[in-house]
Amino acid sequence: MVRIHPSILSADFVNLERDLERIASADGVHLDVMDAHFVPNLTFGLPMVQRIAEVTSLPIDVHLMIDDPDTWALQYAIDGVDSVTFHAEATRDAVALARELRARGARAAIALKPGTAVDDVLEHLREFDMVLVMTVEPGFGGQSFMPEMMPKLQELRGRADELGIELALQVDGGITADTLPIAAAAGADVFVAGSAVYGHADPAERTHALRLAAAPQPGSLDR
Ligand SMILES: O=C(CO)[C@@H](O)[C@H](O)COP(=O)(O)O
Ligand SMILES: [Co+2]
Repeated sequence: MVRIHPSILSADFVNLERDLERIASADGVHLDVMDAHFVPNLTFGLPMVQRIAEVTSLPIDVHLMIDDPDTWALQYAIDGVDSVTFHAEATRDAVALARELRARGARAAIALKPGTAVDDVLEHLREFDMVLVMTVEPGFGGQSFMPEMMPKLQELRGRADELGIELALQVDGGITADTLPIAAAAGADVFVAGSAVYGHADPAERTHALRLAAAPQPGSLDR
């Protein structure tokens, strides 16, 4: 099943409740937590995630771009948070952290920066509910999609199919109605979009346009 998760990174933080209402037809909302250490940008932390969880009924997908998620990630497994994603590059023991997140009722997800290979994740694929393949360098919205990340998606989807496990594959960075079908054809099924949704006058219409872009075209060989 295709899922569209707008990222509020490009929303109007002063009118956030309004901007959340504008994406009511989405499948989830993606919250980018950045600490100005793991990535060179600073956004918000737990108090903001807690408040958003109070005002939206959309499942929340937290993307932690922070140092030491082994220490901090569990705090984000609160009511309303569907999945917590931590970066492989920042985590000491990804399997232990994923198990703890699951024990707290959150779906556990691991993210890979563009320069990070899939090998370690492939070895422990059953431990994760979702893998996030970054299609830009994490830190900022509005960057260009990296099609060279597609083999990672193909490899992950292939291994999940071999193992017979349900694995969500998320892509984040430069997703538009043009790039989404490329990622979908490579095996992605959860699509994060910031500027493609909130960089336009009508985020509801853009969310709908992304969903249409994800629908298999007649005659295509899409999954
Ligand atoms: O994690 C990140 C950026 O590091 C994202 O979730 C951005 O919000 C994506 O923005 P666009 O590339 O869609 O504008
Ligand atoms: Co993100």
